[in-house]
Amino acid sequence: MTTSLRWFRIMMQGSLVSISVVILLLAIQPGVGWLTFHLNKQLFDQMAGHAIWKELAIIAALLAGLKLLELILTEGSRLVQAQLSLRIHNRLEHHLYSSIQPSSITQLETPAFNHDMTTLKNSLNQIEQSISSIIGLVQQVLILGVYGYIIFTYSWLTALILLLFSLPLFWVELLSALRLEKYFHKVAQQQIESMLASDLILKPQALKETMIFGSQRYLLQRWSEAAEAVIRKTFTLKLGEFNLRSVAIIFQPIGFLLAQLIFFNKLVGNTITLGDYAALSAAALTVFSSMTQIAGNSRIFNQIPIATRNFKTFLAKYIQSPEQSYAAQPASVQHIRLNRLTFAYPNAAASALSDISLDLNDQDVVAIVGENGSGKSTLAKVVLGLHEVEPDMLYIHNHDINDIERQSWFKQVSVVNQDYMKYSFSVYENIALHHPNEEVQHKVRGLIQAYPMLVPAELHDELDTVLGNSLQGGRQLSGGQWQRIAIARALYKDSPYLLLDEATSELDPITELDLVNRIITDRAGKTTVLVTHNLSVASMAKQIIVMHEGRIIEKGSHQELLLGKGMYFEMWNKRHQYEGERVHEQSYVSGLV
Ligand SMILES: Nc1ncnc2c1ncn2[C@@H]1O[C@H](COP(=O)(O)OP(=O)(O)OP(=O)(O)O)[C@@H](O)[C@H]1O
Repeated sequence: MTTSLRWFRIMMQGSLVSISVVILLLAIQPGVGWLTFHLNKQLFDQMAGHAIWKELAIIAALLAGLKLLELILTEGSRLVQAQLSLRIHNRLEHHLYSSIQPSSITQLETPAFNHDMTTLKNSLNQIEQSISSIIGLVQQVLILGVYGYIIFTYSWLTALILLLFSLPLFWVELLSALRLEKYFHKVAQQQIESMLASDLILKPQALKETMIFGSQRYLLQRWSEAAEAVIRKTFTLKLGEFNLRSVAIIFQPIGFLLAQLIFFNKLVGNTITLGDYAALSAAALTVFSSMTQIAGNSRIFNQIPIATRNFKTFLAKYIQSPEQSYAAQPASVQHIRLNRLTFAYPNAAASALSDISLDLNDQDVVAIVGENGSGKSTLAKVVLGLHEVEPDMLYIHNHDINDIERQSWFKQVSVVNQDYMKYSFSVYENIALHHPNEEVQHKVRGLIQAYPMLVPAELHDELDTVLGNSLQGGRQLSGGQWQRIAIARALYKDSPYLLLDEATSELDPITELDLVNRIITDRAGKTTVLVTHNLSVASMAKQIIVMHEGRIIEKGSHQELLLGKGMYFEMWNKRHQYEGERVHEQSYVSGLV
């Protein structure tokens, strides 16, 4: 099955009743058209001959009834169309969301991802609108079929003229679909900018800063500039369409004039009656109107293939193909090895990691320290297979990471990122990321019993409280409290490998040391990687890695590194020197010294 056909099937799933109703409504319309033509003819013939008022009135009443029926059919199909469009929008979004199962974060952490996602969404919105185009197309083709056939039976030449003089419109519409696609690519950046700016103007967190820094005028200006750019580009697109259409539309009146001349010639030559003439003129107008609408709707023949192609390109770029087969699915990983690994973010000028060789055994507790931007988080994520790396650089249990099905490896990994998520869900759901059934609730309560400090005490008996202030009735937490929830989530997963990336940075110092100590003890036999600026936390690790400008410059236990008198020794001393001075000052002020 071609991809376009598959898309068509996805769009139509679950909408069979609505589609049948629309088809039924559409199927009646050609009959109505055929009757209208013949009643029109009779009406004019009656008027031209010896008009019998009673018969004229009956025909006129029938024509009015047919018009009414036509209107009801149009409105009825419009109603079903609206319902269908909503369904299809839903199905397309569902298909998009369920297809997104990335296998690494390398491509996702780029500005290009945002841009491509915006373009794709625009494209999918076009498909959603195409349902009314498809229905309109079928409807007009049926109407055209009836009127076109009637005209054809009178004069094949007129039918041909009407067809030929409408063709430029088709060309315009197909071209417009291609221009629209280019427009989406051009406008995506400004669309993102305007959305970001409107978020900054409306989001409560941003509004706090707006109040203090008086930045509203500037933010508004940023938003206006982006929104104006979108309007300008949209206008250019519409102007182009207008120009093209203006050229194409000229042909239709010429075609109509020629058709009129042919009909008039037949009337003068007595080949047709006045009734024929009047009904044929009306039919010619209907043919042109149908042709215009068919041409307008024909852009779907470009839109659907473009959108499906965009979707395929998007998935190929960001999502690992599910059909791909992998050599290995390591069940129990005892060893991770980095072999002279170098890693650069896409489009970055310099490598974030250079020439890193490292062995990580299960049960290890490793801390990664170093100054800002030295590559700590990148290294931790690379080690746990979250980034894409070249072959022969990262081995998970002796398998090259590129030969491993990452989703199965991720089952063994848990993480608290620096930008951990704050879900507007209940405490249960925030921790388990699962429907809070009996079993889940029991497990979450067990975790909280073991780590009571991870959830605010007043919520221990109200774990179904929704967190955050996005939803009505939600309970907002402090920064540190949210971070504790994120730690609870990582511990709940209880995986053999855990990465805590500055996961305790917002905790008060006593809780931080207690908690990390507790986690390390409880996770005996499992691997824990700590990325931290707190050297007291780092000192608890069996092995400490010191990063500088993307390279490992020191490695060893706390004692070994102190004895080595390198950068770690310097960092440790500096920190304790300042802390010592502060203790001294406090003691002095309080009169103890
Ligand atoms: N998604 C990204 N795209 C491009 N470059 C990135 C990305 N994330 C980090 N970098 C760059 O990679 C380098 C290492 O960043 P990383 O986040 O690993 O540093 P870090 O040591 O964890 O810093 P910090 O202590 O501030 O958290 C930096 O130069 C940073 O600018």
